[in-house]
Amino acid sequence: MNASGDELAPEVRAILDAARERPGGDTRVTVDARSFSDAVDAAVADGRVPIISEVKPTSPTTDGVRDDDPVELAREMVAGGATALSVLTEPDHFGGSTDSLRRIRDAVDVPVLRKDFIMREEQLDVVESDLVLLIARFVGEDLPALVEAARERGFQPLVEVHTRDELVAALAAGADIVGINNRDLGKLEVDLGTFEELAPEVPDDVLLVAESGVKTVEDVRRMREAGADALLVGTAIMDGNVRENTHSLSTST
Ligand SMILES: O=P(O)(O)OC[C@@H](O)[C@@H](O)c1c[nH]c2ccccc12
Repeated sequence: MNASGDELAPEVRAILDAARERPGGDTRVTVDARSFSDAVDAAVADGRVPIISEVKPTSPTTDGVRDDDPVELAREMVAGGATALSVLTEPDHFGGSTDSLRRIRDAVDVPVLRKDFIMREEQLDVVESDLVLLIARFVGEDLPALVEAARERGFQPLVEVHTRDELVAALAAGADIVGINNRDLGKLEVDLGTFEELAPEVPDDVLLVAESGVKTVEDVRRMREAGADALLVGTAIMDGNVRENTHSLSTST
């Protein structure tokens, strides 16, 4: 387990340094969450591939910034058939904001994932969302306590892993929604083989999300064949017409 941040790409190290300093909230939030698992079931019943479309204005691996209204982007993604949304709230490196998340969640009726680098319990208390991301590599041995803290508030934790050891830690912490990140945060390289390698180790009753590097209809099929219950797609949807991009990936059976 690597919670100290060594062997990370310099961009990622800077993100973590900023994340550690970011304040939490003073009062505990209580969320009445929209069920992710119900949303996935409804999409499948409707013949759609469950896509989590990500509102990501920029990132260390993207050129330029997309400065359209995030609420409008979110609405378009839902109109294109998104099962859920992921909203970056990290302000310094991804152009995100908790205010965008709040406004987006008010404007749509699908579950919304808060995409951030949460390191401490109080950082859960800054905004409501349906799901929260917890990154196994970064929270290390605090993972079980953070999973529990998230659930106590009503959040559905999505635990992100990239290696077998992190997957074991996520399952031991009781995660029932697991994201396998195809992007190596050490080198920032993407390899869809990561998902294919780890997915067979995940029990069937865990909702399994393939994260990062999914660009084409072929990639969607590949991840589905390897066992993805849902796919989290950012760059390939943010690049161009977000409604058409979401539609094309979610109808690619
Ligand atoms: O843009 P992509 O390659 O489709 O990836 C989306 C998402 O998986 C990626 O943004 C991501 C995965 N884990 C993260 C943790 C923090 C910030 C961002 C991420």
